[in-house]
Amino acid sequence: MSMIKAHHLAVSYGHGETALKVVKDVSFEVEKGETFGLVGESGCGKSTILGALAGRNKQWTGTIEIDGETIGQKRTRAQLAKQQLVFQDPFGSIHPRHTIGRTLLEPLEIHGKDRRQERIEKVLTDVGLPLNFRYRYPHQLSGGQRQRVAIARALILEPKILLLDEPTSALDVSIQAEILNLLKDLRQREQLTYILVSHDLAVVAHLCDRVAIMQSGGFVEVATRQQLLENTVEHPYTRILMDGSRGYVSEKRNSRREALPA
Ligand SMILES: Nc1ncnc2c1ncn2[C@@H]1O[C@H](COP(=O)(O)OP(=O)(O)OP(=O)(O)O)[C@@H](O)[C@H]1O
Repeated sequence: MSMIKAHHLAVSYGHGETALKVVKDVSFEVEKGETFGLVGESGCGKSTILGALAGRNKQWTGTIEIDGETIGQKRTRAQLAKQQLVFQDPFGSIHPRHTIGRTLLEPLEIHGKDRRQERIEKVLTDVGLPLNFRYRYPHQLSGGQRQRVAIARALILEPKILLLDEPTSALDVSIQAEILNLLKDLRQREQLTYILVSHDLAVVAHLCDRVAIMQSGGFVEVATRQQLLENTVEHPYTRILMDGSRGYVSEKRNSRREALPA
């Protein structure tokens, strides 16, 4: 079953003469439980696609279907809750002067949810944080803990989809692996569907089943994880990206790279 369907999706910013079409006619489907990656050079439109799916970027044309429901330009609260964004920089996305408990409470209040303390305790446990962290402030947490809070906040409304925008790139390498493993566990436990934006092909190969390679607002290729691991991607631009990704491609083209995480 497809959890996300986007057909002929185009997204722009601005109006009239200054309007800029950033995403130009992309179509893709993401199955329930699948992780679909978006990679490509800076400014090619990856975050813009996430924004359109999340309901933040409203200037889009084409069709979007989420969980079997066709999405219009205006969404209901329930439709907005179905997919949640997680950003690269948890410092920027979590209010610095709110306790973690307040940060987690806010979406529950906005969406009029009951059993608020119970839900807060569940998500803290789900992301591997002690319950007393609800009394702490972001500056009292490590980068990895803050990213766990950002994931907890995304999960608190029980979404079906997480839209992950470079979720580990601001973290130390050792912490990146922890967060990636947490995301993997959560996907399985909560039966989530992910779209992951990353410039790091090793991260993409770790988490994604398929990945769209973007250039100038369009897809040049959709490759499977297997193709990435075996270095049998087709498009020349994908090859350039793979060559540029840190230590990703082995010295010999088409030879399997053993070092990547399974
Ligand atoms: N709010 C906005 N108003 C106008 N232009 C925007 C806005 N947000 C993004 N853009 C432009 O749209 C283009 C695509 O931006 P987007 O953030 O989607 O790229 P990206 O592929 O996610 O890049 P990065 O990897 O650097 O995050 C860029 O040229 C950017 O300058």
